[in-house]
Amino acid sequence: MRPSSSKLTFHKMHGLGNDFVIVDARQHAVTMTDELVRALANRRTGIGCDQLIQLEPSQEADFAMRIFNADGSEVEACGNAARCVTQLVGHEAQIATTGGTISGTPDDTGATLDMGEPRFDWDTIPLAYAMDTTNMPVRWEELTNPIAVNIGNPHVIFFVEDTASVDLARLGPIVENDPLFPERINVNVATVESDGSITLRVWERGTGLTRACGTGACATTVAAVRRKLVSGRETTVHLPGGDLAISWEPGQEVRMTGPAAHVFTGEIELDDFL
Ligand SMILES: N[C@@H](CCC[C@H](N)C(=O)O)C(=O)O
Repeated sequence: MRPSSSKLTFHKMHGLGNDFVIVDARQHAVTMTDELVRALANRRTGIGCDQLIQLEPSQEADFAMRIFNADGSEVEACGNAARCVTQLVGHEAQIATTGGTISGTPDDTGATLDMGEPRFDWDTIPLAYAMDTTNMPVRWEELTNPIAVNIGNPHVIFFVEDTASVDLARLGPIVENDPLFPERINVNVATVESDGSITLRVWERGTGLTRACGTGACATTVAAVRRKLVSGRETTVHLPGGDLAISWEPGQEVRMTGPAAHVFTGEIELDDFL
């Protein structure tokens, strides 16, 4: 199926270097296909991005945000993109995603989001079979004993001595595609520092290594609270692209504050990409 118009206006934005092509289809319908997403996301021949984001009308929220990874897969949540679209619309907004509704409040440099409550049951991650998701009895080489959290989308978190020493480009895709994870998974390696902050690197499902992952920072903070490694009241998460402030206490929504930057607005001729 082809998009209904041959010209496509888009916004290029990023949150801590996790970059997006954002298509505002609230007024004019656009049919996005996995083939078109892959073409637009391609950094050599397309516009280039980690995720393509499409805004659409919604019955139950101010608008809906659809999220496509660079490999064309449609997924449920994206924290950095939710900050970007909150900045783009410029007002408080309820954003419907297939992973739940996110509340966004813009500020001078980015946005604060209420990301909803995390889920921990094995079938809500989802895993292929039942196990304790707080101390998973599994390993992939030196990556052992992870914890799984679903914060709209699925994450597995490994607490390690030194995130820089993990060959995440090699191990990330092995874990992501393990049959234990029927919907694949985002792979986080994290270290809790002596001051209570968290250093984090993420291999994103359907995209690969990114400069930052907002849902990864939320899921990792939740995991650290559940393991009693941090209090979670206000945790700074250091990602390769910069810092996010995350807070969570059991029974509450996860809150994230961080920057969002508009790079440019552009227009393409879709026939050039199909
Ligand atoms: N970059 C995002 C997450 C994007 C989706 C993820 N790759 C998935 O497949 O769930 C973020 O900032 O949260």
